[in-house]
Amino acid sequence: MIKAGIVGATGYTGAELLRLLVNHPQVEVSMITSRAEKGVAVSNLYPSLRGRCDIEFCEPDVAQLASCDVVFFATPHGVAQSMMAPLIAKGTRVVDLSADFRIKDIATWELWYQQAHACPELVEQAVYGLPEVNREQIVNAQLVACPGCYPTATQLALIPLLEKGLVDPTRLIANAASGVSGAGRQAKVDNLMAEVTDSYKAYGVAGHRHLPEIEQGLREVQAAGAVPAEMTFVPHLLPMIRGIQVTAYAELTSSDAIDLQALFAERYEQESFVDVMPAGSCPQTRWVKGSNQCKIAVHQPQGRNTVVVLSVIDNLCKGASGQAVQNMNLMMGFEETMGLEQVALLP
Ligand SMILES: NC(=O)C1=CN([C@@H]2O[C@H](COP(=O)(O)OP(=O)(O)OC[C@H]3O[C@@H](n4cnc5c(N)ncnc54)[C@H](OP(=O)(O)O)[C@@H]3O)[C@@H](O)[C@H]2O)C=CC1
Ligand SMILES: CC(=O)N[C@@H](CCC(=O)OP(=O)(O)O)C(=O)O
Repeated sequence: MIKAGIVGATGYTGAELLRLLVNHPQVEVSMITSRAEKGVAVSNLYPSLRGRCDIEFCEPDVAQLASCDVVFFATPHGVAQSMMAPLIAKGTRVVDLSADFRIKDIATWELWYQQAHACPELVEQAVYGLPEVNREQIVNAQLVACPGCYPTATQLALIPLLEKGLVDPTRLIANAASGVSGAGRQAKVDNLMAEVTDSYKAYGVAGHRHLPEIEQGLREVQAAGAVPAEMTFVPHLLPMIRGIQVTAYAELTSSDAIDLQALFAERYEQESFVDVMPAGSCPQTRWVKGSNQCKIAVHQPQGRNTVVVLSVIDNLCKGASGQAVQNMNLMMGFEETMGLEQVALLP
């Protein structure tokens, strides 16, 4: 058994980590932090965990966290980078769910996150935690930067096309929609039931901080010398709690017939958490709710040049905490699927 610590365990992704880790046969959650709920038992805040995790929230203390085998940061941007150096120096494995170590170019990170990076020296060694692309590096990593929720669903939708150079990399579009848990547990007027229910809106059209992350990830799978991927990314807010649906559009560069279904099926054949659906499918967020699955369907409407890829995930699971556990499994030498075999809720 390994000992795990969670910094920010009262938030939505922290609580989802607890839900997953109490069922993990090789992990004991030994430390969970919350400044606001210090001294409160987990079961008082989350009664569903009563009898499964009976520890109390404590203050985040780096020296104590360093005694864990693995530490998860489920905290807002800027927190992990302020605590990272001593943990890495002690040899602790870290899985960061925030964006602190995702973007390799420090100036780009500072531009989109509007703050100075507190730990630029560790950005290079952080491995971007998308196992479907970086599995081998994750196995040997001490610090893994988990992808954002939108970037996970969007990259998985487009990677097979960009790896093979089949589409115009400058004409990529992703329409993405998320449930409100994507915005975290902190109270905000925009996320009130009366503001969100029975309505649908775009936001961040002029620029969302996931754009540079998606473009960085797509560029990394392109062949050397390819024109760098550029995307128009428009997120939307859906009146539901969990789930992300991405509809991605790309223009084929050749009019030669390509078996896109076979391309996607082969690319993800060995992947436990990416399910390429039968031709003609329109995957729904409820098909993945509570599971670590990404379900993908590829379409070529009217046989024309525009490819439409549909991709759904649970933002809190494959989009955050499930993917974090998947990364931890790889880092610790466990089966990649351990503790992550839940099927989605029905209905
Ligand atoms: N929600 C989602 O779908 C996804 C979220 N993410 C990322 O995961 C991270 C966590 O998100 P989410 O769970 O939604 O966030 P929440 O706002 O729901 O929770 C944040 C947690 O961090 C703690 N925290 C806040 N500030 C600090 C601080 N300065 N020092 C230590 N702890 C702090 C809070 O507890 P307290 O204040 O009591 O200490 C709380 O437990 C974010 O970076 C987010 O961008 C990534 C993918 C998807
Ligand atoms: C619905 C909603 O508000 N979603 C969040 C993104 C989710 C997230 O937390 O991603 P990061 O870890 O990259 O910040 C947003 O658009 O800001």
